[in-house]
Amino acid sequence: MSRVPNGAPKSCMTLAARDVSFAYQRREPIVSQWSAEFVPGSMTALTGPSGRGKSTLLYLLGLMLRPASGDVLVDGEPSGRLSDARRAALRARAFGFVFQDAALDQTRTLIDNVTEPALYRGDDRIRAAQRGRALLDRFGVDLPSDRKPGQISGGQAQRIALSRALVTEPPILLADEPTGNLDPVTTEFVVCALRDYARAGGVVVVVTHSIALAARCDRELQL
Ligand SMILES: Nc1ncnc2c1ncn2[C@@H]1O[C@H](COP(=O)(O)OP(=O)(O)OP(=O)(O)O)[C@@H](O)[C@H]1O
Repeated sequence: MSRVPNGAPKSCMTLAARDVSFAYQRREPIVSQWSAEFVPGSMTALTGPSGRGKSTLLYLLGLMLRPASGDVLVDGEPSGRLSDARRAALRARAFGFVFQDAALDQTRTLIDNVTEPALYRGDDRIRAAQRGRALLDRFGVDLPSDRKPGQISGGQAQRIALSRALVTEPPILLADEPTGNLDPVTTEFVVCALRDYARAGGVVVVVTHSIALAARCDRELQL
């Protein structure tokens, strides 16, 4: 597995949280009046003890949850008043996600997992597959693309998850524990890929318990 460049965002966007608060159902607030700005070309680590709300915050930043108060601004535009459909469209256009433990769809082939965000966005199927294959190739995933996620290693799954997150060349890349449970070689590979993406103009936000990964980021925000 060699260190290789991994593309660049199609465009640059800023991301900001303004006084964001959130609670699940009627429980205690998990996030209270939290604000931060994320600029293109930067890689930020969100750190803190287990259960503090790091993943929740990532879902709020990625428009998968709606704040109870406050707002998330994507490229300066408040997202709070957008309809669900427009939020979904903005999410598909602006964000790539690497979920905790890769979270691949076990029922679909590897290439279908990778191309899914591009197809959801309405991209041409053949072009999406070409981009997906190029990413898998760049990330050294040398597997039959019709294989299913149940038949691969954790390190391969994480590189496939990264390919899926990058297939739309998103301006903003959000990653939840992208190096959890990986061997040192794959960890280094993933960290370099994330850093390269930030250097190429992406906003990269990473939730992590890894002190080593946080140290490789441009800044660390502790929750
Ligand atoms: N869907 C949910 N419904 C209700 N409570 C939830 C839900 N998801 C998470 N929580 C609770 O919200 C709190 C914050 O969870 P979250 O996963 O955001 O924390 P975290 O800092 O990412 O934790 P970890 O480092 O262990 O992954 C926890 O107490 C968790 O139990």
